[in-house]
Amino acid sequence: MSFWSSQTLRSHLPSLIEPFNADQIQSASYELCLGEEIYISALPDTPLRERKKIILKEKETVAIPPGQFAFLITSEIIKVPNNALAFISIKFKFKSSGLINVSGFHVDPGYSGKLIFAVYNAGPLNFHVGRGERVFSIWYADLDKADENPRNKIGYDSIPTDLINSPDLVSSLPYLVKRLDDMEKKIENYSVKQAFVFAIAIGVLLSFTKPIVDIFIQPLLNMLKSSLPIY
Ligand SMILES: O=c1ccn([C@H]2C[C@H](O)[C@@H](COP(=O)(O)OP(=O)(O)OP(=O)(O)O)O2)c(=O)[nH]1
Repeated sequence: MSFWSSQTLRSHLPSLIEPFNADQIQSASYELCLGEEIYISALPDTPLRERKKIILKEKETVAIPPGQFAFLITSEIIKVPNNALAFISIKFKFKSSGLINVSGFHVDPGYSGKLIFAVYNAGPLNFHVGRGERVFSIWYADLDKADENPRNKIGYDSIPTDLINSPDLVSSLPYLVKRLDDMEKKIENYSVKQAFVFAIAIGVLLSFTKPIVDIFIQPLLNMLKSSLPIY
C-alpha cells in the first residue's frame, strides 16, 4: 500500500472530490471544509423544538460548548476508487484546542458522498467553527488490487436523523452538572426542613419535660429523700 503524493492527488482528485480546489492539497493530504450543516447535542434545558440541525450560511460560525458532542459534515463530496482506501482526521490546530474526533478514521473503497465527523469538545471553552473552514484532512492510499467487495451503499449527503437522536440520550457534561446542581438544591432544602422539624421537636419535648418532672419525678425524689436514714 502506498500513500498518494501531492502530485498524485493533483492528478486524481479533480475527478474524485467535488468541488476540487488545488490549493487544498497540503503535504500529501487534501484539506476538507466544513459544510452547511452541523448538529450540536442539546443542552439539558433546550426545548425539544430547538433540538435540530443548524444550517449555516456562507462563512457563518457556530460554537460547540465545552463538554458537548457535535456532528459536522464536509462541504465536499468525496469518492474513493475501488483500488484505494482513504484516511480521515481533524486537523491538529483544532485538536490542540480540545476538539476530539470520536468517529471513524477510514473511507471505504467505492465510497461516494460527504463525510460526517462526530466530535467532542473536551476543551474548557466554547469551540467556534465556521462554514467553509478547512477543518479536516483526507489521505488516499493504493490497495494492492481493486477491492472485490467495494462499498455500494449510497454515501451521506446530509446528517441523518438517526445519528441526531443518539447524542441527546448521552449524559453530556453540562447535563451531569445540571443534575448535580439540582441534587445539591434538593439536599439543601431537605437540610433546612430537617433543622426546622428538629427545633420544633426539641421545643415540644422541653415544654413537656417540666410538668412531667414536677408531677412524677419530684414527688418520687422527695419520697426517697424522706425515707433515707439521717446519720
Ligand atoms: O468518521 C467517519 C467514518 C466513516 N465515514 C463514512 C466513510 C465510510 O466509508 C462510511 C462507512 O464507515 P464504516 O464502515 O466505518 O461505518 P459503519 O458504521 O460500519 O457504517 P455502515 O453500516 O453504513 O457500513 O462512512 C464518515 O463519514 N465518517
